[in-house]
Amino acid sequence: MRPGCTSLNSSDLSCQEACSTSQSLTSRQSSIYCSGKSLQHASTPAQYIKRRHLRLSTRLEAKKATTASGDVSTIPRPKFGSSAAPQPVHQRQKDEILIELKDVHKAFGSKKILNGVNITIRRGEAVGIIGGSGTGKSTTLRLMAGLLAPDKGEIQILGQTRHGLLADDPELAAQLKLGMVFQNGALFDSLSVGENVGFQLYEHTKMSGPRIAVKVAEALAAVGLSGVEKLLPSELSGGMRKRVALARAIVRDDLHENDEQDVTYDELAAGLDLVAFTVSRTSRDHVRDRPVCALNASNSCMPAQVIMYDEPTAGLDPVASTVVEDLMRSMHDSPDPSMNGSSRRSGITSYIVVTHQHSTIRRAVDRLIFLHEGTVVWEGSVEEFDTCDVPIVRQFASGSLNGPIQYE
Ligand SMILES: Nc1ncnc2c1ncn2[C@@H]1O[C@H](COP(=O)(O)OP(=O)(O)OP(=O)(O)O)[C@@H](O)[C@H]1O
Repeated sequence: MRPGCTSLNSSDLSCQEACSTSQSLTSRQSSIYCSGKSLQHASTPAQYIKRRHLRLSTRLEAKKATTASGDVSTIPRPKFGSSAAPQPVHQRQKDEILIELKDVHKAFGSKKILNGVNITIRRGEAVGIIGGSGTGKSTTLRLMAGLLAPDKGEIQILGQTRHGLLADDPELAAQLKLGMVFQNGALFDSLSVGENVGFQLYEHTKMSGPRIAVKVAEALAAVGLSGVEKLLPSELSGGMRKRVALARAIVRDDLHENDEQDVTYDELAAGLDLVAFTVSRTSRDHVRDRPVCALNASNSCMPAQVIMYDEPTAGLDPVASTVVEDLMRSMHDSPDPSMNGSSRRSGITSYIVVTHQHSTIRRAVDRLIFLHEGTVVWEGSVEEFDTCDVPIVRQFASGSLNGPIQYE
């Protein structure tokens, strides 16, 4: 998967309209443009990102200055109303289908990549997508995320058909938050590690600068990278960049723990690897009326969230891989009986990971989907992966040169 863009969607209607006028853009470019107001003024993605970086740096400086003096009133801060009464709990079915691909086909030019893929992602699942190189795993992830549209077939989100890109369907986007961790971390090169990790807190919360610094330090410590706040991404190894990306995800999660769900993420954010959008006030109110809502511990109605990881442990040493795999697990919600059927507070209900790493398959995944030559050729649990006698699975598991997977 390509690095860079991250904004899967925006619930901002003006943004949607502007996006729909960007006909000449690729889907990836469109989604970059969808992530902020600058889209009307930038004629290329590069220009947009450059301006975005400039704007971000200015805002970060302003935030630091104002929080130092105790004045945060100048920071633009979209906010939901806080007076909404808790909504009734709708018990989610354990086997609720969050995402479904039905007979999905995708080609790039004359090159057919997917030839009728059927995949179902249910609430609570940790799903791995495996298969040979170039077989369409990242493409499948991008289709599920709504960064690509299928040529043929259907993609359903919470039982409703998504037409085109996710950015074209704000109502659906409001009901299922999707995040994506790209292969290379996609950090802002012009921002320090600390600013990258704290980006969302600087941009979307009322936290003071010193408080954010503490949160950033905690997140970096959790991924084994204490003390690197002042470094630039270019000064990090590939593995460190991945861990910084994970640290940023943890900081984001921390927003919920601090009961700051009144924050919107609609401008989140070109260049970020973990893409999360929450909903505008309107669409959030809309979501509240629907049975897809659950009650979390703070009595707020939160849509389900699915995170998609594209090879999160590629290139990492075994210990760093374990750190990342355990982080993925620990950020994943599991149903908590003491919370009336709802889940723990991170809000991440399911995740999907494209991986070649056996350690990741065993440590971070429950169910595997095997793609080969554009279709799903096998599905099963990790235990079945180890014991089944399907030739392609055995070849993949053993790394043998003999079998259905052939490289010329
Ligand atoms: N935007 C694109 N334009 C043209 N071809 C593309 C595009 N994206 C992917 N491809 C092609 O589609 C095929 C599948 O790519 P994809 O990244 O989905 O494979 P993959 O299974 O994730 O591979 P790997 O395991 O090597 O990362 C490749 O041949 C790739 O070159």
